Amino acid sequence: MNSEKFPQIRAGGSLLLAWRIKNKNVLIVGGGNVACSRVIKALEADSSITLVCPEQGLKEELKYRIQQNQIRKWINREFEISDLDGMDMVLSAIDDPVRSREICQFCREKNIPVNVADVPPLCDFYFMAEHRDGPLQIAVSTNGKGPKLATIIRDHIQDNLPKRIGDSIEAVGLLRQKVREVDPDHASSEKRMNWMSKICEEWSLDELKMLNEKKIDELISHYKNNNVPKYSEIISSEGKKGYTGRIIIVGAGPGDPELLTIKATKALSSADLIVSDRLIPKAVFANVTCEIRLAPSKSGETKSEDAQDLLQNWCLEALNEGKTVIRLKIGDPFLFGRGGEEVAFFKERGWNVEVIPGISSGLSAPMAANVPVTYRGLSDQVLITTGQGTKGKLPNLPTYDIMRTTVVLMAVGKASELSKELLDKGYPPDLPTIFIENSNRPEERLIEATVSTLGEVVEKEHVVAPSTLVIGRTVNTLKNQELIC
Ligand SMILES: C[C@@]1(CC(=O)O)c2cc3[nH]c(cc4nc(cc5[nH]c(cc(n2)[C@H]1CCC(=O)O)[C@@](C)(CC(=O)O)[C@@H]5CCC(=O)O)C(CC(=O)O)=C4CCC(=O)O)c(CCC(=O)O)c3CC(=O)O
Ligand SMILES: NC(=O)C1=CN([C@@H]2O[C@H](COP(=O)(O)OP(=O)(O)OC[C@H]3O[C@@H](n4cnc5c(N)ncnc54)[C@H](O)[C@@H]3O)[C@@H](O)[C@H]2O)C=CC1
Repeated sequence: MNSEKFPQIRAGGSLLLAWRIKNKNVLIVGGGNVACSRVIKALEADSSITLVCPEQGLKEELKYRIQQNQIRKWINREFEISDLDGMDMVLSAIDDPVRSREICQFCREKNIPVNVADVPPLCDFYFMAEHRDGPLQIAVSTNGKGPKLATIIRDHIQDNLPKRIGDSIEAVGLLRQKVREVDPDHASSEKRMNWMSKICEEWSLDELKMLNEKKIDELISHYKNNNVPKYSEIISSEGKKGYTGRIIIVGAGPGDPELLTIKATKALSSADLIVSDRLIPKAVFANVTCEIRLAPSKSGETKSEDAQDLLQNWCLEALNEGKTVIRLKIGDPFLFGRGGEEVAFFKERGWNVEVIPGISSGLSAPMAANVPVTYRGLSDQVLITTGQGTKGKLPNLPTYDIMRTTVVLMAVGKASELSKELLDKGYPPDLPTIFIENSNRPEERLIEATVSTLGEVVEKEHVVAPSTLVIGRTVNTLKNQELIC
């Protein structure tokens, strides 16, 4: 026989199983940290816990769980053999290897599976480092070689998983259940399995996450003909059935509610839900009556991708409920606002997207500081760029042109680096620059510097975001002229 035809056996492992212990009697011996962690795992598997440990050995956490009735029965003394009566599983977590060995021996005699935390060779099974997200459980075993390493590997896996994957699994669970309901026949098993497998392969996790009862019903209607539709087909047929969801990406301007366009103001008052982040000044919502949801700002409070994911999912959920959703963005959506990417995101999911422009601080902030970005004889072009280009790097700036005004958004954290880059590109060291902090808001502040002093001025004056930086000869043109912007 050809031995390569079949999988090779790698001996020495454990059998990894998902052990169902719902309502089973689990005895936990001990009251320290290990016992605490065993109690959590046994509770999360819906088992019924008996804890045996003298009161003086109990950690606070276990006292709390006893008081909350999470532990069915607590026996306030050391372990006795009679504690094993009626037990389906025993987890011993004591600091007495001799007693542990005895407990283990008693369990063997009674055929009860046992884990003894301090004597691994006697364990019938080991615990694993686990990641949990709803119905998803991922567990790592090193077979006793490196428990701490197991946790590090688990963390690594956890950090690399798609967000809210548990929701996708819940949705698939619902879909499987419905397929069985509409076609319960045992003879259909192969058809059901093939169809489910194809849906899982062809739909992204994000798309699966968005399955609700209505979409599942629509999807099931395709099962009958063994057809695997795309997510966008389900969405568009939902629309045909009278779903009126509408998504409008609106630029909020620089922060002064009076600088919202009339179109934006009208859209805000027609919305069912406004989705934005916490950087948006509250004044913008002065006349809004509908629900407003604000995600943590993308810088600082949470990872940028997480915030973006959350915002977009809020929008999709409301769209599927037929709501008019406004994705409100500071400034102009298409100028460093990721608006373009969001249009693509919603289009891919079958939605038509409307966009309303906003006044970008790239132009309104210089004006607030009395800086004309063009001026005959001084500047005949404007470059609007960012301090945070691809992967947070500075963009590749062109060499100095005496007739150009340069406006840099998101430059505060990059002032020193930017100063060097500008000098390298031939910008004169004493060329005037100005930071407009919180432009068009009551707390607006103007901070002047030159190309060579950008870094030190930001530090000395504690310049904060959001700030717009303007560089060029026109910075000083109207300096002593009173103007109200
Ligand atoms: C054999 C096993 C039997 C069992 O307990 O089932 C066992 C045995 C022992 N662990 C010891 C030490 C540590 N255990 C941890 C942590 C965990 N230990 C877990 C499982 C297992 N531990 C089983 C093998 C699993 C595998 O290999 O994959 C985890 C994964 C699951 C869980 O317990 O729920 C959980 C992480 C949970 C999480 O974070 O999610 C840490 C780290 C920490 O506490 O931060 C340390 C200190 C650092 C280190 O030693 O690595 C010692 C004392 C050694 C000594 O005295 O020197 C023994 C006894 C011995 O080895 O003799
Ligand atoms: N498997 C694992 O992940 C780990 C295992 N260990 C091992 O597990 C043992 C327990 O760890 P911890 O919880 O940190 O210990 P700990 O020393 O904090 O707790 C021991 C507990 O057992 C109780 N106890 C002792 N004899 C008892 C008996 N006969 N009946 C009932 N209760 C009894 C004590 O009152 C105390 O509450 C350690 O000795 C260590 O060898 C330690 C760390 C991790």
